[in-house]
Amino acid sequence: MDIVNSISLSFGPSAKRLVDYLPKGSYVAAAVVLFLCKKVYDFTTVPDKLSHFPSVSYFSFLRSTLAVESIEDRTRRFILPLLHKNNGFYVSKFPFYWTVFVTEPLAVQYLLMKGEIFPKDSRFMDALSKDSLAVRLFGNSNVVFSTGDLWKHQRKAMNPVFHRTVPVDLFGRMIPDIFKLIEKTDGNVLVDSFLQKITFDALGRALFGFDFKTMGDDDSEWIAAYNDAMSGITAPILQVATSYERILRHFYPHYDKASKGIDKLNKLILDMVDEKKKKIEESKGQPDAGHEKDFLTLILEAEMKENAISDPDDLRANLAIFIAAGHLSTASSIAFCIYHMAINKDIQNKARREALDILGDDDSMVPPTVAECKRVNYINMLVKEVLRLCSPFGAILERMTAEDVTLSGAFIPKGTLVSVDIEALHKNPAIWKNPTVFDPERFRKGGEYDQHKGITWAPFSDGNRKCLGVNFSMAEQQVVLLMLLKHYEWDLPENSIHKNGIVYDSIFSFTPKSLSIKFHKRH
Ligand code: HEM
Repeated sequence: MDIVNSISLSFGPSAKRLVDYLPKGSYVAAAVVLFLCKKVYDFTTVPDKLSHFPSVSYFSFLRSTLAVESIEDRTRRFILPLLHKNNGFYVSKFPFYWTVFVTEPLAVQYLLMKGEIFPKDSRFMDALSKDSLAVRLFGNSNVVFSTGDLWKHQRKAMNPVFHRTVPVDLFGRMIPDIFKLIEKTDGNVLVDSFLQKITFDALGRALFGFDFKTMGDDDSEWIAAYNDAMSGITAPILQVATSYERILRHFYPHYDKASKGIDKLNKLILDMVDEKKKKIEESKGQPDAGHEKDFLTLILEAEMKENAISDPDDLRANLAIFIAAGHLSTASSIAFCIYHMAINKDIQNKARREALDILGDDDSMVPPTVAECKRVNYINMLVKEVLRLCSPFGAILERMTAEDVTLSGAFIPKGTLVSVDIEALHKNPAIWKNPTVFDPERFRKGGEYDQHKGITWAPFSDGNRKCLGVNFSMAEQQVVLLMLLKHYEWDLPENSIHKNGIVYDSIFSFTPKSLSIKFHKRH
């Protein structure tokens, strides 16, 4: 068959007409161009089996990501207008695979609670090469990404640490250092970096029994290495074409900095593990100190006892993912609580009344006890409203349908990737009254949230893959907010870039960019 006929067969008669106009020598070039056009068309067109869902165009998503548009803005522009078309379902391809996003509350509940029908899918991480930035830091089989028996094994080892009493006293012991950080300034505190240090140190002390000492160190190597590493892993250019990272690294100016950050962070983590092992060896045979052991000690002790040393790189990758999952998300939530209280003084005053009622109104630095934290009500409502309005994660990682399913009337064939769009779920006006308004009262007992059916609030996801650190994070937020409210009042400075709405830091909308807050001591 000659090339003209084969073009006609592959691309249709109009392609043949186009080729007829071309000089003979251009057939090959035309074939290549048409082949590439077909590839782009196939890549960017919703597959037939999902064409009954409204979709977000691939190019819109691409443009939005490259323009570093926040998830909040993107959701408002493209996604919310689609939701009424198919009962809260839509499809989108980002970055590589067509995925059905679910925002209908009963369907969300079914999806999250039926882990066996919707197991997590690891193809995104599997698609990355071993030397990609993300895999070099997180591996591709840590507890967040792993599936099946490996995940069950990892989670079983971790559950006991997270299901015991949350370390409220440990968070409390950090308060003097937190206040010292504020006192070092003229009252204008760069809240995002201040909270990153607090949550980094809290995680280290509670989970690893290790003091990162970032609070007392303006040039912390841990923070510098982490931020350099993540600047590469979350770079928009690498998000849209992750599997071409090998090529793209030459065009991405900060690639080397990110790569060195990863090497440095990995080394710091391995040194921490070595130090811990030495301590465990030294303490052998000595009486137990009586306090609860941290996560890292438990894991290393189990390995040493069973003489079953697991791959050191697996442990390192899991510690790296804990650092990533466990500090900035909480830091971001506290930052948004501070921000919303700065611009809603009545809410700040109401939260303070609760803090003073629980802790008393004096200048003592005594932190709250577990019993006192249990009395917190309004501040919890406020945190929940912040996690609704400013959820650190826009969506859960993809799941794969293990069988044909019909969710709230929508048919989803076996083998389809599905996810919950947390941002759209939290902002859908069909679910929440005036969803863009900050109003903690939604979460009062018997209030708006209690009237909902299904799952309408899912910042920590739910079901078997629910966030492991939910209690840890909520307790940390309570302690920090109680103590800040007791000892300080605060405002958003007149010249703040957030005066007319939040300016986000990255496409992942983790933190408000350079959020500066003016603190005034109360005593
Ligand atoms: C405001 C703070 C936090 C938020 C909003 C949050 C949110 C989430 C979400 C949405 C998931 C589910 C991801 C998915 O399935 O796609 C998740 C999983 C996870 N989170 Fe968190 N998280 C927070 C804090 C923490 C903390 C403090 C830790 C650890 C100390 C932590 C550790 C984890 C782990 C290990 C998983 C994986 C659980 C599994 O798949 O079995 N998170 N988190």
